[in-house]
Formats: sequence, C-alpha cells, structure tokens
Amino acid sequence: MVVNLSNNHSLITNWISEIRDIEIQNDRMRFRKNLERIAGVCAYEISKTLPWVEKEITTPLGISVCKVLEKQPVLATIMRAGLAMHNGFLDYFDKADNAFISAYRKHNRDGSFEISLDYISCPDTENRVVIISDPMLATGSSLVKTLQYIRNAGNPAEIHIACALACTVGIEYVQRAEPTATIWCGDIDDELTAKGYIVPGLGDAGDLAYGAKVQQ
Ligand SMILES: O=P(O)(O)OC[C@H]1O[C@H](OP(=O)(O)OP(=O)(O)O)[C@H](O)[C@@H]1O
Ligand SMILES: O=c1cc[nH]c(=O)[nH]1
Ligand SMILES: [Mg+2]
Repeated sequence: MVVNLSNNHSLITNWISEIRDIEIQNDRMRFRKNLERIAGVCAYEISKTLPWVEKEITTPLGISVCKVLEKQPVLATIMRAGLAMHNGFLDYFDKADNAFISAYRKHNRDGSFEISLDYISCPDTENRVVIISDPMLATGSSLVKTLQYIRNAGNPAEIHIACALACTVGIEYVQRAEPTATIWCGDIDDELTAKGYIVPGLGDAGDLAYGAKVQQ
C-alpha cells in the first residue's frame, strides 16, 4: 500500500514546499528540522495502524485504563540522509530499538552507480514492526538493497517505509521487492533524471542536510 500524505492539506504540505524551495534550502538547519517534522507526521500516522493493548495506569487519584503500544518498533534508517528523519521518528517512538544501514550510491566513471552496503548495525527484527526511513525514494535501489538485508536477517511482522519524497518508478520497484510493505510518502513526483534524481524533487537530500561530499 502507498500513502501520499500530500493528498490531504496539512502542515506536511507546508514543510514539503520548504524542503523543495531552492532559497529556503540555504538554511541547512531548517532543511533538517523539516525532515524531522515530516518524519514526526509519518510516525503519528503509522502509530494509528499498530497494535495497542489496554494497561491500568495508577494516577494520583485512581486507576485509568489506557491504550498503550503493544510492542516497540525497530526504527531503521539509511545513512546518511536518513539521519534527520530518524531523529524525528525517535521523538515519537522514544523507546524503540534502532538500526543504521549505510547504503549509498557508489559512482562509476561513466556516471552509472551501484548501491554500496557498508556499515550495518541492526537489532533482532524477528516478529517485530520495522519502520525504515529515508528522505528520498528515487530509483528505489537503496531501499531494495536494504530490504534484502532486513529480510535475510530476520522475519519482521510488518515493514513500513517512510520517505519525504518518492518517485513513482521507485515506488513500483520497491513494491515488487516487498509487496506487503506500506510506503508512506510526504509527496510523490513522476519523473527521474538519467542520473536517478527526482524531478522536480529537491536535489540531493544528504548534501542539503549535511554538506557536499567527495564522490566515492
Ligand atoms: O532510490 P535511490 O535511487 O537508491 O536513491 C535514494 C537514495 O539516495 C540518497 O542517498 P545517497 O546515495 O545520495 O547517499 P547520502 O545519504 O550519503 O547522500 C537517499 O538518501 C537515498 O538513500
Ligand atoms: O533526487 C534524489 C535522488 C536520490 N537522492 C537524493 O538525495 N535526491
Ligand atoms: Mg546523497
């Protein structure tokens, strides 16, 4: 299932407009903060789909039967651009276990690239809800590589994917690889450049959040 959170007007469409804006992008702190806020909305929306249990809570005046999250999810993110969204998720699922996966585009001289999976730190995901965040879902190659790792490492109960911006062709690729995952998008664009950049998109999310890097 794919959910485009821009289909309804809310603050998320405001923040998406800011991360796309070439002028506002000069404010790197605002760019990261907006990614965190978009992730917060995704976390809240995902939380509505998760299992809850009733728990008796002792207040100073009595007992209140409250609904609480049954189990903590695993929050996974794809470095480096995913780190800001990861912080946004952690603000909401503040007791979650965390996975960090470094999947990045390793460029060849001819302009083509492969996804390199280097550093991985992942808790046990068996029968747990795994939420993967990455601001950009472009070709989908980084996510598919990450999903292959997650599937080999355990058998999660559910997989959710949260992106600030996604491209239609990348979504389709991820859906073929992981048909049961729910993909939550801040917005969806239809075009990709020959180099795999989303159009109109926003540019390079990792560079905008953390600065340009020397190509590997
Ligand atoms: O869907 P894809 O075509 O795989 O592209 C999306 C990936 O590209 C970006 O990371 P990038 O490789 O630029 O690394 P970075 O986080 O270090 O900037 C982004 O954060 C995704 O992980
Ligand atoms: O448009 C894109 C595609 C991949 N990665 C980005 O940061 N931006
Ligand atoms: Mg990048």
